[in-house]
Amino acid sequence: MLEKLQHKYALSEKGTKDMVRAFLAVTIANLVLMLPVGLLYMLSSYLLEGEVPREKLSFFIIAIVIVLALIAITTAFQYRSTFLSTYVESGVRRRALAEKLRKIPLSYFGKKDLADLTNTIMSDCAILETASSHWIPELIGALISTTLIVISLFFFDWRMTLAAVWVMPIAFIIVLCSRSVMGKIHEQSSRYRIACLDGIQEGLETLRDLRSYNMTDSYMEGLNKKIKAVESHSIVAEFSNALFVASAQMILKFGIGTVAVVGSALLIKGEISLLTFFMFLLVVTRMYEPLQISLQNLAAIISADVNCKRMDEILSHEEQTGSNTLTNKGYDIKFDHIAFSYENGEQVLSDVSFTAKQGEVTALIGPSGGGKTTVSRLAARFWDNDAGTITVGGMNVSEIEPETLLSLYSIVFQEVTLFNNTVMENIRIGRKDATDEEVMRAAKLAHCEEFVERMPEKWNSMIGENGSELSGGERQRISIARAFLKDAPIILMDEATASLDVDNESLIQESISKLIQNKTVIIIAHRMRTVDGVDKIVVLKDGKVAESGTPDDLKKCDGIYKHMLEVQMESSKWKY
Ligand SMILES: Nc1ncnc2c1ncn2[C@@H]1O[C@H](COP(=O)(O)OP(=O)(O)OP(=O)(O)O)[C@@H](O)[C@H]1O
Repeated sequence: MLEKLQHKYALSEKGTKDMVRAFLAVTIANLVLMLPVGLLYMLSSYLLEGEVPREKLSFFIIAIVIVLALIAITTAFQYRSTFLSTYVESGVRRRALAEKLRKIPLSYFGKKDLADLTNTIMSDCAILETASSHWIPELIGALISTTLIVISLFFFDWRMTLAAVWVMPIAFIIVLCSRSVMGKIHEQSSRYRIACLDGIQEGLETLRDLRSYNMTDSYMEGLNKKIKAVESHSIVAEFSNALFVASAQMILKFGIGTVAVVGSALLIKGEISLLTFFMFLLVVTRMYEPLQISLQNLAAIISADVNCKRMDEILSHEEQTGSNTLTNKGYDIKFDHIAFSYENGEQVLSDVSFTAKQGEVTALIGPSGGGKTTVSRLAARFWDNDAGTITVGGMNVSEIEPETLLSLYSIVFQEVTLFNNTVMENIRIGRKDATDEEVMRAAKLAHCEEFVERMPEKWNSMIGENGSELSGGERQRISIARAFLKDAPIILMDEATASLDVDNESLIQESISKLIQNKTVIIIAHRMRTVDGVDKIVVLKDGKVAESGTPDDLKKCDGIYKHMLEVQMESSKWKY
């Protein structure tokens, strides 16, 4: 059972031990809370006989002090075992999740949106945190302590005990029966909530376009619908939950009634004493208290099933693994009969074969959607291909651990990801152990100096969230500086100079020429002007290699490259 709990609630070994300690703490705390009832029983028995003997007074005073001290100690123990260890465990769980996300193939992120993942990392983790720190320990603790109390009550009077316990299984069965209904309701609520978060995120990301196309009203209308759906579904979920829990709690209260009825009958017949009757009423009232909370906890645990499933979906997802040892001889990248499809199953590459040689620049060109980006990213194992092999220096990339493989690559994407940190640190991402001087040297090569000098704090200027305070060209220069700093043997460039102005473009192209010497370079190019001097061109169309060869070879044949060249020459004459 412990193993099941550990897996279901994504607990570490220490977390599981802490949970067992929490069961124990809650059980002891519940049992200790019964001690005042025992004292009251003894006191009442003396009072019924006339008065409390003088010599017993000191016993009662000491006993009350001890009981109060025990209550304080066990409450503190329970608090320590539940709250404090929870936060440590929660950190462990979130780190495990982040670690897992590092190893999951990128295809997973294509089918999951960011709002959904953020929700799992933050909200699902928080719910599991409460479940493992409170709901489960309180439920199990209450069940153990109640069982112990019930067993001891049987020794006093089995008929009165039965009158008290018959309601318990019924109350729990009612809540357990809600499982399938509540499961569906919570799953739907969760879907509505994520759709709403998604809508908010999308709105924030596309605010500029929404405003420029006058679409804010229709966007707000759509968002309002999503918010309303969350609102109404939350009410339905709360109401249904309350219906099951409240009915179960009401049934539990019947127990007090049956104890009173059965007790009165036995008292009239003279089969139990007034004191036993009185004690049973006291014990039963006290015993039901943790059970009332347990019924709520059980309902909450049932509703957390959805969150557990979402967490499990990530944690049990297959990882991209491989060797940490690089065995390549040289850096030629060979694509050998590659076939690939994204998650939707539609084949986007078929039978792609070509070699990007070390010391050469290979340009991927072709119509939009032809598969250029996909091919370049498969080389760095962003995804695993369905058929064929990709090798780097003879080493199969699908057998190498992704992060180890990426140490061989400098990648300059069209979309640059920047962090809310200083310019210096954003460039240092290229190589974490680079000195400030090395960072500045790389930045100079990428012509970052000119805009950094204009910034108020120079190299220590913050660049805002995702570089919001930088222009498109400045962002791309930072990305190129990272590549200079990393100085990896393979370079993948995705229209790296697309958002640079003419002056900067020619300056950077000059630096790039230095950077790529003796390296394996794959460039995704849209402008034919930039590919004229490359060593090899691979034309990709509809996921297949349509042509390949040197620019001169391809110019000679009447193919796609030649056509693209002519079209671009035509379009260069176009004026506003
Ligand atoms: N994450 C994805 N999930 C599903 N399909 C995708 C994904 N990314 C790309 N595709 C599809 O794969 C095909 C190839 O896309 P790819 O981006 O590789 O082409 P491309 O030649 O680089 O295009 P472009 O020149 O427009 O950037 C296209 O049909 C595209 O719709």
